[in-house]
Amino acid sequence: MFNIRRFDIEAETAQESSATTTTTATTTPTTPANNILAKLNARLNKNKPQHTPSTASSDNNTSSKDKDSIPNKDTHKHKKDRDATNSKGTNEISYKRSREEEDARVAREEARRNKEQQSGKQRWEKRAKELKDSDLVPNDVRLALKAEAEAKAKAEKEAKKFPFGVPAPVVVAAAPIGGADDEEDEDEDMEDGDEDKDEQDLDQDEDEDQEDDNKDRPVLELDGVERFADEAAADAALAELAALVPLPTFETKEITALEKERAKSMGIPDWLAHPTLIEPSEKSNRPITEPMFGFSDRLIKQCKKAGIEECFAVQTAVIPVLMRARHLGDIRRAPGDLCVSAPTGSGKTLAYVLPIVEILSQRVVTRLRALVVLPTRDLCIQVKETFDTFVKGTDLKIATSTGQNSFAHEQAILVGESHSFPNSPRVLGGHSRVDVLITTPGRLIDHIKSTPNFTLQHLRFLVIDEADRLLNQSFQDWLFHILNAIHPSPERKFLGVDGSESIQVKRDHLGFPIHDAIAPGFLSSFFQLPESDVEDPKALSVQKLLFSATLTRNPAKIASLQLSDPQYVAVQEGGSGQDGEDKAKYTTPAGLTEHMIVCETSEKPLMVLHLLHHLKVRSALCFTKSVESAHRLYKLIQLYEKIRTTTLVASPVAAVESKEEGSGAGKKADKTDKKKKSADKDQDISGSEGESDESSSESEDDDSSSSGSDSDSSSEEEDEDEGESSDVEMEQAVASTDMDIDSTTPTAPTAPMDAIVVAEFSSDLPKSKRASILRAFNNGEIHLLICSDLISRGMDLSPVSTVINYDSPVYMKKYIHRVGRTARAGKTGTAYSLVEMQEARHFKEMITKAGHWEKIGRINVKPQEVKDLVKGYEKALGGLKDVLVSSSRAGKKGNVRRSFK
Ligand SMILES: Nc1ncnc2c1ncn2[C@@H]1O[C@H](COP(=O)(O)OP(=O)(O)OP(=O)(O)O)[C@@H](O)[C@H]1O
Repeated sequence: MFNIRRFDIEAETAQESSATTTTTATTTPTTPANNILAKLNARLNKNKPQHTPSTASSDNNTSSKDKDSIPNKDTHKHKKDRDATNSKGTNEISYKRSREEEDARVAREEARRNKEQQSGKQRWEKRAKELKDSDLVPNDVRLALKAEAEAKAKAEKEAKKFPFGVPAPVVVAAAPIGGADDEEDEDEDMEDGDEDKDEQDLDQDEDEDQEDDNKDRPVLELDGVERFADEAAADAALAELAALVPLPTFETKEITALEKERAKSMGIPDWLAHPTLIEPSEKSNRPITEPMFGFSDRLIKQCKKAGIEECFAVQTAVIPVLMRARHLGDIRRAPGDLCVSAPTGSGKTLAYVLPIVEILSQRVVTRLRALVVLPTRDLCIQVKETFDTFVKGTDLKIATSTGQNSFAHEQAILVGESHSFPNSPRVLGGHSRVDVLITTPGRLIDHIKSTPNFTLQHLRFLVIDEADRLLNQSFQDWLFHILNAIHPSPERKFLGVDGSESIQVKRDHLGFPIHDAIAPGFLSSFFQLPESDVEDPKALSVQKLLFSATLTRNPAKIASLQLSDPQYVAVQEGGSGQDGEDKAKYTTPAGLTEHMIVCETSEKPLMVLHLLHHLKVRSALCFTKSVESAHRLYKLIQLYEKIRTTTLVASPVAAVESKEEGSGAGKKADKTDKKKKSADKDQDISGSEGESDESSSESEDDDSSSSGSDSDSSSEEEDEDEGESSDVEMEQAVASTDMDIDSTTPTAPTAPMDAIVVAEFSSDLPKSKRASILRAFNNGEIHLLICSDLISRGMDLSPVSTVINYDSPVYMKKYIHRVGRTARAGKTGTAYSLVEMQEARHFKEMITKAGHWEKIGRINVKPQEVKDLVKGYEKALGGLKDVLVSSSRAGKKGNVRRSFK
């Protein structure tokens, strides 16, 4: 309706315009409609966007207004002649003139726009559009742009609705248009004409006021264009904002009503129920050189050297957020904490290592500014190696504290010898010889409690990797102690001038306490600070970063971390599982192929042999449910391989048969075994060198938790967490001694060409041995590594192509972490789960509950497929008992192998 009206109005406006713009005294029609239209026209001119980016354009506008105002004056001046000029011919002339006038106005407008194009405003708009079109707009900028676009769209809509800027077109519609000929109309016309003039005068006054104001505004010449200085400054500020490196934006998970209800009933906080989601695909990768990462040339160089060209999805999401707050401390507001859940092998370690290295590399004085807490010492060593790669070229110092070395040795590394004696006077700001400490919780607590001058007050980053794993541990109240140590003590120990402090403090020669830069947040613990209106003026600068592939959503556990302004980032495939949650929790790597083999318990070793000999599985990790189980399987496979290879016959069947025939074969095997033992012994001794300083050792075993495997399949996450609680190394003081050498050494040195090289790995191994086995596996010297769950989490063993769940895990989390040792960093890999008949139902339920069932293929191994392996296997089984007894004796002698659970 308005469109039709608009058309009429336009035509009439043209007429009126022609009537009012002509300078001849003969052509102005004076109908009531024309008067109304004249009024509208005036308003239109008033409501036209009057952007005046430069004096020049402002002049243009002014002159345009002047011109527009002349006809109106004329209209008034020649008002008496209007009746006479209401002829068709005259109207045509005035219409033509009006068009010319309009064309001139459009040309002026065009010229003004061209000038504007040169201006900073135009550049900002262009940049804003570019940003808007890219998906790299920070949320605040995006919101601003959105608001701006909405306002613009609304204005345009309004303009369409009311083309003359009149908010009530009804007035126009209601007005009689043309042909009014009675006296009353004439009077109205006269009155309208007066009103019209008044309004024109008012507009003119406003314009003049504006011009007066503008006179006082300083003008600058920028890029050859004159601009008001304040406008130029505003545009420059906008341009600066646009130049800020934008953060990537990601989808935020839309929470369904069901999920909301569920989260609420479970007490899950909003931020945890509402993660920022990132697709775990290559699309989310970004080149490391992108400005949003803010990496220095040095770091980029190190990354490239390490073969890292792009940041993976989790890194793309996390690094810019961390790099945004590049300060080292002494800030008023701590940066928000971050919880990150991303699949195994997706690159979580670099997501914190790279920004920590980059940010800390600005530091001048060495202080302990980053603490990385991990559940096992093998993981600590692995993460240290990663830090070491990227700190090259800086003087940052990285250390581990895992109990690998003596406590005194670690103290000396952390605070220096002079600060580590029990009676060393305290330096209030503490002392540190390292910038980054990577540690297990038990050992950390020991240092917090017993190392003088060890302090966490300068901490900038607290990383809790494998967070859900660690949060299951209440050992020594480790979290409580850490949180206490990063906050100023509630019992203030003010240092009075009279030295009445309760702690022994290092003092200078004048008797003043040496504080060596107490962290701002801790000052109030030691000194009576002046009263301040500002509450807590110096906030702590520590940022807590939690990482896991299966991050807990247990509200109590999350609450125990005392997170501040937290954000939850989740790398996961889109959507939720049937129950709205579990699928999101358990995303497996895209390149992972999963199978299950249902078999009898007694057939499981045979299935392993089938995978090795028929499916040619190599570079495999085989997880068992306990240290004992790992050891037994290791011995069995080793024996099988010995029987097979000592016959020097390639085929396993032929090997077994020929061994059965030849009575001397067993002796021959024994001889070979002895030779191998001697070679293994040499290897072990050399591997142990340099470790004589050990005073403590891990005591906690690696798995064993799942022994209660008949637990309820509907167990909640909490149960699941509890069920996995024992592979965190807590560094209790337990003596480490020699080992059963034979049982820990891969068969590589004496194995014939086609032998399967098998080794075992568990917490029963001495530390040096663990490292050498991992090295050998990484070098491809071990084909099958039979292990406990000690390395089921976090360990990044690059060559793992296959994971075998020899004992299928009872909990989904454990399954996810185990199978996640393969298909890492975008590679492919295969997982086989050997599921006993009686476990099949539970296994299926567990996998189905996690929305994962359709991903698992079922393999039926027929008896004839393993027929060629049976005889050798039975033979090996026959000899196993003796081997286990002798290895157990050797273990007892060495006082290391624990009694099996
Ligand atoms: N941007 C990258 N480019 C190439 N390789 C990468 C990149 N980021 C990480 N990697 C490699 O991917 C592998 C897995 O990374 P990482 O160990 O950090 O995974 P994760 O997510 O911590 O896994 P898990 O949950 O098992 O601990 C490592 O070998 C690492 O070097």
